[in-house]
Amino acid sequence: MEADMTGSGRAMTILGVGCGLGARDGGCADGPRALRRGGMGERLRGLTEDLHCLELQAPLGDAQTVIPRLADHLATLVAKECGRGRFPIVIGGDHSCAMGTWAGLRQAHGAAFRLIWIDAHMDLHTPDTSPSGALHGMPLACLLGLGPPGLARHPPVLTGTEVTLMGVRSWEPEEEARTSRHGIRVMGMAELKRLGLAAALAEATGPGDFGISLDLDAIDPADAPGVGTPAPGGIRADELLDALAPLLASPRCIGLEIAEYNPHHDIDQRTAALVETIVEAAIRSSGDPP
Ligand SMILES: NC(=[NH2+])NCCC[C@H](N)C(=O)O
Repeated sequence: MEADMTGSGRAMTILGVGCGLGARDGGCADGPRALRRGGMGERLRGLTEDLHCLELQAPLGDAQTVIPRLADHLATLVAKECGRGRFPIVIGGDHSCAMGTWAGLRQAHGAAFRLIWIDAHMDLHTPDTSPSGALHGMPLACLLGLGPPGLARHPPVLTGTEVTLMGVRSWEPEEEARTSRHGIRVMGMAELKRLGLAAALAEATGPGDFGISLDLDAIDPADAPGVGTPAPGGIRADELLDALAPLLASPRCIGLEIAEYNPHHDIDQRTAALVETIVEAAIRSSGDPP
Protein backbone atom coordinates (compact mmCIF):
# COMPACT_ATOMS: atom_id res chain seq x y z
CA MET A 1 0.00 0.00 0.00
CA GLU A 2 1.31 3.41 -0.94
CA ALA A 3 0.94 5.93 1.85
CA ASP A 4 -0.38 9.34 0.87
CA MET A 5 1.94 11.65 2.76
CA THR A 6 0.38 15.01 3.47
CA GLY A 7 2.92 16.72 5.63
CA SER A 8 1.37 15.70 8.91
CA GLY A 9 1.55 12.00 8.15
CA ARG A 10 -0.38 9.47 6.20
CA ALA A 11 -3.99 9.89 5.29
CA MET A 12 -6.26 7.98 7.64
CA THR A 13 -9.86 6.87 7.72
CA ILE A 14 -11.66 5.95 10.90
CA LEU A 15 -14.52 3.54 10.26
CA GLY A 16 -16.90 3.17 13.20
CA VAL A 17 -18.97 -0.01 13.20
CA GLY A 18 -22.02 0.37 15.42
CA CYS A 19 -22.92 -3.27 15.88
CA GLY A 20 -23.42 -5.29 19.03
CA LEU A 21 -25.40 -8.16 17.55
CA GLY A 22 -22.39 -10.45 17.83
CA ALA A 23 -22.21 -10.04 21.60
CA ARG A 24 -24.52 -11.21 24.35
CA ASP A 25 -24.29 -7.72 25.81
CA GLY A 26 -25.05 -5.61 22.77
CA GLY A 27 -24.07 -2.27 24.36
CA CYS A 28 -20.96 -1.99 22.19
CA ALA A 29 -23.29 -1.07 19.31
CA ASP A 30 -23.25 2.39 20.91
CA GLY A 31 -19.44 2.57 21.08
CA PRO A 32 -18.66 4.57 17.92
CA ARG A 33 -21.54 6.96 18.51
CA ALA A 34 -20.48 7.60 22.11
CA LEU A 35 -16.93 8.35 20.98
CA ARG A 36 -18.22 10.74 18.31
CA ARG A 37 -20.51 12.52 20.77
CA GLY A 38 -17.62 12.80 23.19
CA GLY A 39 -15.79 14.83 20.52
CA MET A 40 -13.09 12.34 19.58
CA GLY A 41 -13.32 13.02 15.84
CA GLU A 42 -12.99 16.78 16.24
CA ARG A 43 -10.03 16.53 18.57
CA LEU A 44 -8.25 14.08 16.27
CA ARG A 45 -8.92 16.22 13.20
CA GLY A 46 -6.95 18.93 14.94
CA LEU A 47 -3.89 16.69 14.76
CA THR A 48 -3.82 15.83 11.09
CA GLU A 49 -4.69 17.41 7.79
CA ASP A 50 -6.23 14.32 6.37
CA LEU A 51 -8.58 12.34 8.56
CA HIS A 52 -11.90 11.00 7.36
CA CYS A 53 -14.50 9.54 9.71
CA LEU A 54 -17.19 7.14 8.51
CA GLU A 55 -19.74 5.29 10.56
CA LEU A 56 -21.70 2.14 9.80
CA GLN A 57 -24.74 1.26 11.85
CA ALA A 58 -26.06 -2.29 11.98
CA PRO A 59 -29.65 -2.49 10.71
CA LEU A 60 -32.30 -4.23 12.77
CA GLY A 61 -32.29 -7.96 12.30
CA ASP A 62 -30.80 -11.13 13.60
CA ALA A 63 -27.07 -11.57 13.99
CA GLN A 64 -26.79 -14.44 11.50
CA THR A 65 -28.27 -12.31 8.74
CA VAL A 66 -26.90 -8.88 9.60
CA ILE A 67 -23.31 -9.65 10.53
CA PRO A 68 -22.22 -11.39 7.30
CA ARG A 69 -23.72 -8.50 5.28
CA LEU A 70 -22.16 -5.88 7.49
CA ALA A 71 -18.82 -7.68 7.21
CA ASP A 72 -19.03 -7.61 3.40
CA HIS A 73 -19.93 -3.93 3.45
CA LEU A 74 -17.08 -3.12 5.84
CA ALA A 75 -14.64 -5.18 3.75
CA THR A 76 -15.58 -3.18 0.66
CA LEU A 77 -15.11 0.12 2.48
CA VAL A 78 -11.80 -0.90 4.01
CA ALA A 79 -10.53 -2.11 0.63
CA LYS A 80 -11.62 1.17 -0.97
CA GLU A 81 -9.90 3.33 1.64
CA CYS A 82 -6.72 1.25 1.37
CA GLY A 83 -6.89 1.47 -2.40
CA ARG A 84 -6.84 5.25 -2.04
CA GLY A 85 -3.69 5.00 0.02
CA ARG A 86 -5.47 5.67 3.30
CA PHE A 87 -4.65 3.89 6.55
CA PRO A 88 -7.80 2.24 7.95
CA ILE A 89 -8.70 2.39 11.64
CA VAL A 90 -11.81 0.34 12.40
CA ILE A 91 -13.56 0.99 15.69
CA GLY A 92 -16.19 -1.48 16.92
CA GLY A 93 -18.70 -2.54 17.80
CA ASP A 94 -18.31 -6.13 18.78
CA HIS A 95 -15.28 -8.02 17.53
CA SER A 96 -17.20 -9.69 14.70
CA CYS A 97 -16.22 -6.56 12.73
CA ALA A 98 -12.86 -8.29 12.23
CA MET A 99 -14.48 -10.54 9.62
CA GLY A 100 -14.89 -7.45 7.47
CA THR A 101 -11.80 -5.43 8.38
CA TRP A 102 -9.24 -8.07 7.51
CA ALA A 103 -11.13 -9.40 4.51
CA GLY A 104 -10.97 -5.84 3.13
CA LEU A 105 -7.30 -5.53 3.84
CA ARG A 106 -6.62 -8.90 2.24
CA GLN A 107 -8.49 -7.67 -0.85
CA ALA A 108 -6.57 -4.40 -1.09
CA HIS A 109 -3.13 -5.25 0.17
CA GLY A 110 -0.99 -6.97 -2.43
CA ALA A 111 1.50 -8.63 -0.12
CA ALA A 112 1.12 -11.15 2.68
CA PHE A 113 0.71 -9.73 6.16
CA ARG A 114 0.69 -10.99 9.71
CA LEU A 115 -2.16 -10.30 12.11
CA ILE A 116 -1.57 -9.53 15.77
CA TRP A 117 -4.74 -10.41 17.64
CA ILE A 118 -4.59 -8.82 21.10
CA ASP A 119 -7.50 -10.17 23.12
CA ALA A 120 -8.48 -11.86 26.39
CA HIS A 121 -10.28 -14.47 24.26
CA MET A 122 -9.27 -16.60 21.30
CA ASP A 123 -12.39 -15.93 19.21
CA LEU A 124 -11.79 -19.25 17.51
CA HIS A 125 -15.23 -20.78 17.85
CA THR A 126 -17.51 -22.05 15.14
CA PRO A 127 -21.25 -22.37 15.77
CA ASP A 128 -20.85 -26.06 16.66
CA THR A 129 -18.25 -25.42 19.39
CA SER A 130 -19.43 -22.08 20.82
CA PRO A 131 -20.82 -22.18 24.34
CA SER A 132 -22.76 -18.94 23.79
CA GLY A 133 -23.52 -18.87 20.07
CA ALA A 134 -22.23 -15.28 20.12
CA LEU A 135 -20.59 -14.36 16.83
CA HIS A 136 -17.96 -12.15 18.46
CA GLY A 137 -16.45 -15.41 19.75
CA MET A 138 -15.90 -16.58 16.16
CA PRO A 139 -14.23 -13.93 13.96
CA LEU A 140 -10.73 -15.38 13.97
CA ALA A 141 -12.10 -18.81 13.02
CA CYS A 142 -14.06 -17.19 10.19
CA LEU A 143 -10.93 -15.44 8.89
CA LEU A 144 -9.21 -18.84 8.77
CA GLY A 145 -12.08 -20.12 6.62
CA LEU A 146 -13.85 -22.08 9.38
CA GLY A 147 -17.57 -22.02 10.10
CA PRO A 148 -20.74 -22.05 8.03
CA PRO A 149 -21.16 -20.47 4.59
CA GLY A 150 -21.81 -16.78 4.90
CA LEU A 151 -19.66 -16.46 8.00
CA ALA A 152 -16.49 -18.35 7.05
CA ARG A 153 -14.31 -16.37 4.66
CA HIS A 154 -13.58 -18.16 1.39
CA PRO A 155 -10.85 -18.21 0.37
CA PRO A 156 -9.47 -17.84 3.90
CA VAL A 157 -8.15 -14.38 4.68
CA LEU A 158 -5.27 -15.74 6.71
CA THR A 159 -3.56 -18.98 7.59
CA GLY A 160 -2.98 -19.82 11.24
CA THR A 161 0.77 -19.35 10.96
CA GLU A 162 0.20 -15.70 10.00
CA VAL A 163 -1.59 -15.02 13.29
CA THR A 164 -0.33 -14.36 16.82
CA LEU A 165 -2.76 -14.31 19.72
CA MET A 166 -1.60 -12.07 22.56
CA GLY A 167 -2.92 -11.58 26.07
CA VAL A 168 -5.39 -14.48 25.94
CA ARG A 169 -6.59 -15.84 29.28
CA SER A 170 -10.14 -17.08 28.71
CA TRP A 171 -10.92 -19.81 26.20
CA GLU A 172 -12.68 -23.10 25.66
CA PRO A 173 -10.78 -26.36 24.93
CA GLU A 174 -11.98 -26.54 21.30
CA GLU A 175 -10.40 -23.16 20.66
CA GLU A 176 -7.09 -24.21 22.13
CA ALA A 177 -7.16 -27.34 19.94
CA ARG A 178 -7.62 -25.08 16.92
CA THR A 179 -4.56 -23.00 17.79
CA SER A 180 -2.43 -26.16 17.64
CA ARG A 181 -4.13 -27.55 14.55
CA HIS A 182 -3.67 -24.30 12.62
CA GLY A 183 -0.24 -23.38 13.95
CA ILE A 184 -1.37 -20.17 15.64
CA ARG A 185 1.25 -18.72 17.95
CA VAL A 186 -0.29 -18.07 21.38
CA MET A 187 1.29 -15.67 23.84
CA GLY A 188 -0.57 -15.78 27.15
CA MET A 189 -0.12 -13.32 29.98
CA ALA A 190 2.73 -15.29 31.60
CA GLU A 191 4.71 -15.26 28.36
CA LEU A 192 4.06 -11.56 27.80
CA LYS A 193 5.41 -10.85 31.28
CA ARG A 194 8.46 -13.02 30.69
CA LEU A 195 9.32 -11.57 27.27
CA GLY A 196 8.15 -8.01 27.88
CA LEU A 197 5.44 -6.58 25.68
CA ALA A 198 7.71 -4.79 23.22
CA ALA A 199 9.80 -7.91 22.55
CA ALA A 200 6.67 -10.04 22.27
CA LEU A 201 5.17 -7.63 19.74
CA ALA A 202 8.41 -7.52 17.77
CA GLU A 203 8.36 -11.30 17.55
CA ALA A 204 4.70 -11.33 16.58
CA THR A 205 5.05 -8.79 13.79
CA GLY A 206 8.12 -10.36 12.22
CA PRO A 207 10.00 -8.50 9.49
CA GLY A 208 7.10 -7.90 7.09
CA ASP A 209 3.74 -6.14 6.96
CA PHE A 210 1.27 -6.58 9.79
CA GLY A 211 -2.13 -5.51 11.07
CA ILE A 212 -3.31 -5.12 14.65
CA SER A 213 -6.69 -6.19 15.99
CA LEU A 214 -7.11 -5.01 19.56
CA ASP A 215 -10.04 -6.25 21.59
CA LEU A 216 -10.20 -3.84 24.51
CA ASP A 217 -10.85 -6.72 26.91
CA ALA A 218 -7.19 -7.72 26.46
CA ILE A 219 -6.46 -4.74 28.68
CA ASP A 220 -6.90 -5.12 32.43
CA PRO A 221 -10.46 -4.22 33.46
CA ALA A 222 -9.03 -1.69 35.93
CA ASP A 223 -7.76 0.33 32.95
CA ALA A 224 -10.46 -0.56 30.40
CA PRO A 225 -13.73 -1.26 32.22
CA GLY A 226 -15.87 -0.34 29.21
CA VAL A 227 -16.18 -3.82 27.68
CA GLY A 228 -18.90 -6.48 27.69
CA THR A 229 -16.79 -9.55 28.49
CA PRO A 230 -14.09 -8.44 30.95
CA ALA A 231 -11.43 -10.90 32.13
CA PRO A 232 -9.21 -10.16 35.13
CA GLY A 233 -5.43 -10.08 34.93
CA GLY A 234 -4.96 -8.28 31.64
CA ILE A 235 -2.32 -6.09 30.02
CA ARG A 236 -1.87 -2.72 31.72
CA ALA A 237 -2.92 0.16 29.49
CA ASP A 238 0.24 2.25 29.85
CA GLU A 239 2.45 -0.73 28.99
CA LEU A 240 0.37 -1.47 25.94
CA LEU A 241 0.52 2.13 24.78
CA ASP A 242 4.29 2.27 25.16
CA ALA A 243 4.76 -0.96 23.25
CA LEU A 244 2.18 -0.20 20.58
CA ALA A 245 3.22 3.35 19.67
CA PRO A 246 6.40 2.40 17.74
CA LEU A 247 4.48 -0.31 15.89
CA LEU A 248 1.77 2.10 14.84
CA ALA A 249 4.51 4.38 13.54
CA SER A 250 5.94 1.66 11.35
CA PRO A 251 5.22 1.85 7.62
CA ARG A 252 4.85 -1.93 7.83
CA CYS A 253 1.65 -1.48 9.85
CA ILE A 254 -1.22 -1.70 7.35
CA GLY A 255 -4.28 -1.33 9.57
CA LEU A 256 -5.62 -1.04 13.08
CA GLU A 257 -8.82 -2.31 14.62
CA ILE A 258 -10.08 -1.51 18.12
CA ALA A 259 -13.12 -3.55 19.13
CA GLU A 260 -15.64 -4.06 21.92
CA TYR A 261 -15.85 -0.54 23.36
CA ASN A 262 -19.05 -0.63 25.44
CA PRO A 263 -19.83 2.85 26.79
CA HIS A 264 -22.47 1.47 29.17
CA HIS A 265 -19.80 -0.17 31.30
CA ASP A 266 -17.23 2.58 31.11
CA ILE A 267 -16.15 4.34 34.30
CA ASP A 268 -15.19 8.03 34.13
CA GLN A 269 -14.65 7.73 30.35
CA ARG A 270 -11.53 5.70 31.09
CA THR A 271 -11.95 3.31 28.18
CA ALA A 272 -13.06 6.03 25.78
CA ALA A 273 -9.95 8.03 26.64
CA LEU A 274 -7.81 4.99 26.01
CA VAL A 275 -9.33 4.39 22.57
CA GLU A 276 -8.65 8.01 21.70
CA THR A 277 -5.07 7.82 22.98
CA ILE A 278 -4.36 4.76 20.84
CA VAL A 279 -5.82 6.35 17.72
CA GLU A 280 -3.95 9.55 18.54
CA ALA A 281 -0.72 7.56 18.76
CA ALA A 282 -1.40 6.15 15.30
CA ILE A 283 -2.02 9.62 13.91
CA ARG A 284 0.88 11.37 15.62
CA SER A 285 3.41 8.71 14.79
CA SER A 286 2.40 8.49 11.16
CA GLY A 287 4.46 11.54 10.36
CA ASP A 288 7.62 9.94 11.71
CA PRO A 289 10.29 8.80 9.29
CA PRO A 290 10.24 5.01 8.77
N1 LIG B 1 -14.72 -10.85 21.29
C1 LIG B 1 -15.11 -11.30 22.47
N2 LIG B 1 -15.27 -10.49 23.48
N3 LIG B 1 -15.27 -12.61 22.59
C2 LIG B 1 -15.74 -13.23 23.80
C3 LIG B 1 -16.03 -14.68 23.59
C4 LIG B 1 -16.38 -15.40 24.87
C5 LIG B 1 -16.60 -16.89 24.73
N4 LIG B 1 -15.41 -17.58 24.33
C6 LIG B 1 -17.73 -17.16 23.75
O1 LIG B 1 -17.48 -17.56 22.66
O2 LIG B 1 -18.86 -16.95 24.08
